[in-house]
Amino acid sequence: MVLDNLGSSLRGTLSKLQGKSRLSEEDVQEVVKEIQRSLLQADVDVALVMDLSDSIKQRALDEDPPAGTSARDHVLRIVYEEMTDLIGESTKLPLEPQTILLAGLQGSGKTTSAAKMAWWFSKKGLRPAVIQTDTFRPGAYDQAKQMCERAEVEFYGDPDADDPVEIAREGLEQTSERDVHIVDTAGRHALEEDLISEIEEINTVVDPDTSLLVLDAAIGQGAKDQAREFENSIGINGVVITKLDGTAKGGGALAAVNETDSTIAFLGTGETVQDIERFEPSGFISRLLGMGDLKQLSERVERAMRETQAEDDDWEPEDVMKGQFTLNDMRKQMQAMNRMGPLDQVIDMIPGFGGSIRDQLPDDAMDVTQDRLRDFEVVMDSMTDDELENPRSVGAERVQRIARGSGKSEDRVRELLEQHQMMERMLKQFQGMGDSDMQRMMKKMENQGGGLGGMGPF
Ligand SMILES: Nc1nc2c(ncn2[C@@H]2O[C@H](COP(=O)(O)OP(=O)(O)OP(=O)(O)O)[C@@H](O)[C@H]2O)c(=O)[nH]1
Repeated sequence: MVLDNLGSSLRGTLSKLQGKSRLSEEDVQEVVKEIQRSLLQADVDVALVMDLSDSIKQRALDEDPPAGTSARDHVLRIVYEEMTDLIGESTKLPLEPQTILLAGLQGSGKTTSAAKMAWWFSKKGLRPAVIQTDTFRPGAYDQAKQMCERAEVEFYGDPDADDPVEIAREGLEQTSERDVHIVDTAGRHALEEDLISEIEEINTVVDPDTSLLVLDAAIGQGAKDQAREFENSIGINGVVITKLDGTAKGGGALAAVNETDSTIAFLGTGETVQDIERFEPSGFISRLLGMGDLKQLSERVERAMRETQAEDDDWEPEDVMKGQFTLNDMRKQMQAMNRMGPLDQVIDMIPGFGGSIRDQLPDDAMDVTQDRLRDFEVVMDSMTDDELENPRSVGAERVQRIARGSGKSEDRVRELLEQHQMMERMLKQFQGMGDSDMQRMMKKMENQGGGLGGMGPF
């Protein structure tokens, strides 16, 4: 919640600049202060934040906004440019035969990322193989094997061998007909001498085209030291940030990028093999600053809505904006959201909305987990058409009956009804905006990165 407030206070500060064509030193100071707060809260290294805010301040004061550009857009552009400069573009991994070595501390997500990346390359038409050299952690072999099976990619490992260097050598040989080789290495709880010398040996044998450092998004300030050690031993060309589906904003990883003079290659956003994204600077910066990322949002929304509509040709999401919001509508919304990802992430991606909407909701309102959604579906299957169309008519007795019929608890049934009412309230807010406000909002969203048609209350 604190982070969202930061995002919204930055948005608030920026919106105060709306309509201004020139910036005073005070304006700039205020914006820079908010940016500093956002970045520090996102775990970005203090020295980096100071460097960055100095250059933003300098440029915002020295450079005149180009004709026709508002002071607000001018500042945003400078912030964006300076941050892109720091983060860089995505690490360029060519779509061609190559060998990639993954390094990182224990539990950072190397094994998971290896399988995800292999899946990603396979979707691009390449034939990848994962080579698992982790002999340190019991279970690493099975985990990697299972994930690779799920990703439907080639896997090599040897649960009986104890020399990772030998496994790497053998693995490359056994999978030589594959074109992309991803070599996973063992992690330790901290960088120890033996880990360093082991990975150096593997590095010599594997001779990778690219070495990626895998970092947990929650790493914080420790990223810098780790990055330096790995950089000194094997040389790091890029970073993979994992677990961005959690609460961490991944700012710590920026220090690693800076320290190794590299860029970010991939982001991990979940535990399944498909939860991987090519790094895209604008979305990442938006996330660090707590600002919405429309480009990604509209792509996800459009894809999800297309899929939902393909299943049900009669359902017109636009109707939801006009009339009553029933449980049948909610079911469609939930199916669409399910495809978009966690609701809180979706809300966060809508500029200007995340903070204000969240502030009015109880803490757990966004906790629409997959399990809950599945339960809700089962509960709805046990409801009559009349109940689905008029959920407010469902009293205590009917709650009991629905719970019995669905095999779910009465609490679950009540939760569904509460969730429905919450969504209905949000919808009313949008409806209350009036057509012209709504059109303006939609237009703004479209201008910033594609349409949001059919989003319903989101
Ligand atoms: N939510 C989430 N969990 C992740 C992500 N990436 C990895 N994990 C989880 O993090 C845990 C550790 O991931 P691993 O891939 O086993 O990490 P590792 O670096 O190979 O670990 P070691 O082999 O012990 O060094 C597992 O439970 C993964 O499911 C992610 O992007 N999101």
